[in-house]
Parts: sequence; structure tokens; C-alpha cells
Amino acid sequence: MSSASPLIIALDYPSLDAALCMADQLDPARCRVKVGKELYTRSGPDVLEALHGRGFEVFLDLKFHDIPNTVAGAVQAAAEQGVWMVNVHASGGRRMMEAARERLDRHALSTQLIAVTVLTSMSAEDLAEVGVAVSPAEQVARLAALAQQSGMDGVVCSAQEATALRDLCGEDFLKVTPGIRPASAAADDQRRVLTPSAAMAAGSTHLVVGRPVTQAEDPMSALAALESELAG
Ligand SMILES: O=c1ccn([C@@H]2O[C@H](COP(=O)(O)O)[C@@H](O)[C@H]2O)c(=O)[nH]1
Repeated sequence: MSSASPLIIALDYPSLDAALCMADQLDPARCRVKVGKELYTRSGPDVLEALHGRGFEVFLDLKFHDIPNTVAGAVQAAAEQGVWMVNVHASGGRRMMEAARERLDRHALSTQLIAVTVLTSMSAEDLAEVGVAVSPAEQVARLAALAQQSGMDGVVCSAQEATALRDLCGEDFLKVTPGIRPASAAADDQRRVLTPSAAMAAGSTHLVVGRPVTQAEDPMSALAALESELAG
């Protein structure tokens, strides 16, 4: 089932049972779901089958980052498992992204292929420590432009950068934004955050939300509050 909602709920759980317990409370018409490294490493492809069987579109967030041939194979494997979206790290470079794009096209696989720019957990200080001496906004813009030239459908970025990327890459280029925090929520390990309504106003096309819903005392109330904030 395809959802018109921009919401993607991050199922960051340590077991298939825990993830499905949350998924069974969600409505695939009202959100998509994201499977990340922890859950996929625990459960493998079974989780994708289970979520697809429940009608969800799945973003497989494994952030592939390797040599071009390896990433192309991994992206093909993900797409052949029917996921709606898959991602690579833009810092893997043009040839890596082009190889991934070419592989999907060659096999007529329509999975959305996006690239991570700068993790939303990273600040300017974190970037400097790994030798990137520009602001997160500058590095995001550089990598988003490269991702677009390399055939990506969009990027993962912070909502704080969404407006600049709308100007740089256009409306249709996907801006998938984690680091979404309702005004009252803790930032946790995230450093570049925005509220759900501010993120949409800034030009995010999709909002990735994990702990503010999944770790809430009442996850469904937290989700309802988020939806009503978005409804405005
Ligand atoms: O830059 C990035 C890329 C991916 N993520 C992922 O999104 C969710 C966010 O979860 P919260 O609990 O809402 O912080 C998580 O699965 C990350 O792996 C990201 O946060 N930032």
C-alpha cells in the first residue's frame, strides 16, 4: 500500500517480534516504515517479508558505503526484495553512486535510491574531527549536488538544510529528513533537528521519526500528536 503521508517510522528494535508489535499498531495507509542496521542485522530479510505482508512500504536504511561493484550488488539485492527505498553514502563518491543507479536501471528496478549527505547526529565540530573543515550546510549542499549528478532520486539530510536543497536541487529531488523532534522531545544523539511542522515548511519531502514515537510511553498518542501537528 502506498501512503500519501510524509511520515516514515524508524523501527529501531532489537528483535523482529518487537518491531512487528509496533508495526501491528501502525496503519500502512498513514505511514511508511524504516528498517535499519540493528533490526536487519538481527532479523535479516524476514522482517521485509513480514512488513510487506502487512502492506507497508519499507525504507531499507543500511547506508551502503563500499566500492562501486559491492554497493551496486547490495542495492540490487535490496531492490529485488521489494523495498520502496534504499540508500548509500554520498561520500562513497560519484562512481559508487553511478554504479548503484546503473544496476537498478539495468534490471528495471524502480526502488527509490537516495544518498546520505551528513548524518543528522553530526555537528560542525564532529565534521572538523574527520577532516571536513566546512559547515554541515556546506557539506550537505556539496554532497547533494554530487548525488543528483550521479543519478540519485534524493538525499538524506537534516530538515535544517531542506530549504537550501530545494533551491539547489529542485522540488522533486527527495529530501528525507531524520532528526525530527517535537518541541517537547529530547534531541538524544541528534545534533541537527527540527520540529515536524518546521521540517515540512522547510521543504522536507519525508520525515523519519524514531524514538519520539517508538520510545514514547504511549506511542500511538505520540504519533497522533505528530499527525495533528502536521495537519496544522
Ligand atoms: O543522518 C541520518 C541518517 C539516518 N538516521 C536514522 O533515522 C532514525 C532516526 O531515529 P530517531 O530515534 O528519531 O533519532 C534512526 O533510525 C537513524 O539510524 C538518522 O537519524 N540520521
